[in-house]
Formats: sequence, structure tokens, C-alpha cells
Amino acid sequence: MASHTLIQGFPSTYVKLGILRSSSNGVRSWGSLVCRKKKRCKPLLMKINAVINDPSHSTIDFDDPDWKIHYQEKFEECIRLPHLSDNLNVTPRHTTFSLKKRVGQVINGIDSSEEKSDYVNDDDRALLKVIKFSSPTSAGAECIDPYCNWVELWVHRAGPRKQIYFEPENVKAAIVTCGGLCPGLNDVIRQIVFTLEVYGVKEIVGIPFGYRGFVDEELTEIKLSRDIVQNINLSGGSLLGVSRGGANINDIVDRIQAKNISMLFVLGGNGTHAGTQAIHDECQKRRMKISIICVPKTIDNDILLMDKTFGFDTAVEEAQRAINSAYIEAHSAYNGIGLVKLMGRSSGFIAMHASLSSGQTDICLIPEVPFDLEGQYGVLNYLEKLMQKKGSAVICVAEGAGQDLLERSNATDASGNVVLADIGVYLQQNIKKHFKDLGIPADVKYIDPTYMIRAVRANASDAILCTVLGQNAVHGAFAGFSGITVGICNSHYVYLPISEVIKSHRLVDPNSRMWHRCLTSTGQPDFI
Ligand SMILES: Nc1ncnc2c1ncn2[C@@H]1O[C@H](COP(=O)(O)OP(=O)(O)OP(=O)(O)O)[C@@H](O)[C@H]1O
Ligand SMILES: O=P(O)(O)OC[C@H]1O[C@](O)(CO)[C@@H](O)[C@@H]1O
Ligand SMILES: [Mg+2]
Repeated sequence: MASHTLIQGFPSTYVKLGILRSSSNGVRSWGSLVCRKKKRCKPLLMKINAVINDPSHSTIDFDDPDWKIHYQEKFEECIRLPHLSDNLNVTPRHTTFSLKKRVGQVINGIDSSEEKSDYVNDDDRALLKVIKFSSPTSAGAECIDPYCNWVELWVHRAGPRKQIYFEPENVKAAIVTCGGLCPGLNDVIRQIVFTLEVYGVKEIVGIPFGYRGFVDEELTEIKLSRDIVQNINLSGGSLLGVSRGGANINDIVDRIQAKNISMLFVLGGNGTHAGTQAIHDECQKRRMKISIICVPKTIDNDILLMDKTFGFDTAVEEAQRAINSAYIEAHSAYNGIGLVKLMGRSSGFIAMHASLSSGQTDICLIPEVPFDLEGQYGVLNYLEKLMQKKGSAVICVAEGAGQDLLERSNATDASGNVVLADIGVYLQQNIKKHFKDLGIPADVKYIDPTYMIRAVRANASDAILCTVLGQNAVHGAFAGFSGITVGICNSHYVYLPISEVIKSHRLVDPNSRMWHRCLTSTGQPDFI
């Protein structure tokens, strides 16, 4: 009987059911991950095992002719959207949201208002995965079973519903922005306020400085309205301010109760989502009638199941400017080496995309792909070759890359995130030393744009994404969902339960076509 571990829910980066193989020469592989040295593979393998060993995973018998049906049922269960009616006696009413168009227009003898609706049906779905991989060895294959059969998996379509679960005039809505800054926060705040007002909500407030704003007595809520938020999208940052740490769930829920908040919109990344899930659970326990909706915010683009998060595109655009400068510096110097460190704590999406968009990177280093600095296959040796061949080089490194090469402290930030060792400075020093020891002149220019890539205002594509996500967040709240997040999936807008997107970080798949394209563009070899 072929029995395999089924990752509960659905394919994520790690839902590639490969078998962990160990061979005598120390090569270990699992799915697409192959590492030459056992020791260096460990961090990646540990990440995978952490997913596989999750007690919520069950096993599935692929010899059972109905396995796909069972899988789909399980998936449907996981992706189900928590709703106020799950534990409260609530009755819906007809929506107050309407697009201001003339009703009852008769076109070709058909009453348009009867034939068409502006509303999304609760049974509308968007397809989660659109590629059918014919084999587990296909580039980027995400397989459920050993033969990589395609299984139709659907997620819930976002948008306004015909029935709503709140009387708008009784709603007090609050918005809070948590974690680090991200381009587009103001755009989302603005659209949430606009949409709430279209429904008829009169009381809208902003909670200052993230979760801290709930509990810090000195911080007072900020009144919001269309007039107040009208132009906030013209600048970066968050009108409300952001913060890390300071999240005692019981205290926060006490404050939510005391403030009489009935809709809460939380903009944040992975940590914020975990916090929101805990707040939602506590509110459910207290049987509070409140809809809590997240809008995923992160330049790192590390949230599961979505095409991308808002702010990412803008961050990439800014990051490529830094790469362009590094290129000009390197190209204009004798044996010039431009080194750019970009944000990306656990995922290398910014570094990969900025390298691709600039087209000027010779070496792209990301957390998901281990590399050696020294030795025959190491980065330094390859840099020597580039100097001989081109006389200059540009390296783009994600902040979370190569952490296994560095001394790590056990320090964490206020939110409990590990404080990373500085790979940028480490590379800069080692490159300088290497060429000095060889007696070869090398002019190393190090650029660390850090906050410059996330403090800017959203670009056009992020502004549109923010607009749709902000509006859909409000539609989700009025529809009575709670404990959900909004996202874009195969270019369609969807609702997902928070519990599913916080299972792990979304990572760059080293077997994906995108990473392969990046390698093709840089021309870099394997560095181990
Ligand atoms: N597991 C968790 N449970 C409850 N709250 C959490 C958890 N992780 C983080 N938080 C809280 O969520 C807030 C934001 O977390 P964090 O600083 O990690 O930012 P983030 O949302 O991940 O965004 P960013 O992408 O900027 O890192 C903080 O106030 C933090 O205390
Ligand atoms: O200095 P801060 O505010 O903690 O933010 C830095 C972090 O924020 C992020 O941009 C988003 O999580 C990470 O890439 C980075 O490590
Ligand atoms: Mg985080």
C-alpha cells in the first residue's frame, strides 16, 4: 500500500511529496532540495520536517480509488471561512452596499437589475492551482501524490455579498497597522474607510502604533473619515503608525470589548496574522459579535497561498535602483564589485525579483539556497573569475542568506523575531580580505538600502492591489466572516482562513521556474 504523509490543507512550497533519501556520499534529497554536505543541508531539511511532523497532518492511501475525493473534502474543511454564525445566533439582512447605477434599466427587453447582480455568491470559488504537472520531476512541481496527479482545489471568492450581518449604523470599525512599514498601508486604510462609509458606517477609528495602541493608556484612537484619509495614499508609511511587540491577547480583547469595536481590520505580516488569529479565538470564546479581518502586508512576500502581498512590487522597484547604483559604481571602478543587501528575513523574493528586474546582478544569494564562500565552488572563487572575465561584478544578497556561515546571537526583537547576523558586512569584509590576500586590487562598494525600499509610497500596481484588498476586507466583515485574510490567487481575489496562511513562511522554491530564470539571468553557478 502506498501511504504518504498528506500535508493538511493544500499544496504550499513544501507540499511536494518526495521521499527523503540519504545516500552514502552524504547527498540528501527531498523533492527539489539537494545538498552536497549533510551538515549544510540541515537547516533546510529541518524546515521541511517541521511541516511534515505537524500533528495535524494525516495520512492518505493513494491506492484508494477515492483518495482525491477525500483530499478535496479535507481541503474544503481547511479552507472553510470562519463565520459569526458558527457560534452566535445571527440573522442577515439585505446589504446596504450598492453601486450607484440606475436600477431597473431595460436593455433588449431584459430588466438588468433582475438578470444581473453586483454581488458575489458564497459558493463562488477561485482555482488554487492552475498548472497540471505531469511528473514530480517537472520544474516547480507541487505534487500531492507520487504520480503528481492534479487535484481540483478551490478557494473562496472575495467580494460583496447580498446579505450582511451588521446594521451599519451600529458598527464601530477599527483599523490597526502592525509590524514593520510597507508601501501601500495608507492606500489600504483609505479604501477600508471609503468602503465602510459606502455601507453606511459612521464610526471609524484608527488604533495607533499597532497592537500597542490597544493597551498603552497614553495612546488614543484616531477618528477616521473620507475627508481625513482622502490624500494619505500620496505618502508612504502609515497614518496610524506601526510597532512590533506588545501583544497580550487578553488585554487586547479586553480593550476591544471596552471600546465596543464590532469590526477590526488588521494590516500586518506573519506575526500580526498569528496575533489576529489569537484575538479572533479569544473573541469567539467570549462570544463577541465582532468580525476580524486581516490584510496581509509585507515587502518580503512571505505569506502562503497568495500570488503576492502588497508592498512587494514597490519594494522590488526601489531595490532595483540600489542594484543599478551598485552596477554603475562597480562598472566605473577598476575591478569594481558592487554589493547590495536587501530585506528578506526568511524569503529571498525581493532579492530574486530585484535581480531579475535590474538584469545587472551577477550573483544572487537568498536564504533558501545555501552557498559556500570559500573553496573551489565558493562565491569568492567565482568572483575572481568574474574579475578576470568582465572586470566588475554585482552581488545581491538577501539579509537572511548564508546565516549558517555567521556567528548567531540568540537575540530577538520585540515581536520575538530572531535578530539576524549581518551577511552584507560579512561578505564585504571577506571579499576585501580575499582579494587583498591574493594581491589583486578590488574596489568593493557596499550598498544597504534597508528602510528606503519600504518607506516609499506604493507604485501603481501595488496601489491597485491595496484598493481591491481594502475593499474586500470590508465586504468580508459585512458578510459576517471573522478570522480571515484577503489575498490574490491566480490573479483573482479571495478570502482565506488566517489559520491556513500562518502554517509557515512562504519561501522561494529553488526548483521553481522563477529561481531558474534568475540563475539564467545572472549566469551564476551552484556555490556548494
Ligand atoms: N505568534 C504570535 N502570537 C501573537 N502575537 C504575535 C505573534 N507573533 C507576532 N505577534 C505580534 O504581532 C505583531 C507584529 O509581529 P511582527 O513584528 O513579527 O510583524 P509582522 O506582522 O510579521 O510584519 P513584518 O512583515 O513587518 O515582520 C507584534 O505586535 C507581535 O507582538
Ligand atoms: O527593522 P525592523 O522594523 O524590525 O524591520 C526589518 C524587517 O522587516 C522586514 O522588512 C519585514 O519583515 C524584514 O525583511 C526585515 O528583517
Ligand atoms: Mg514578521
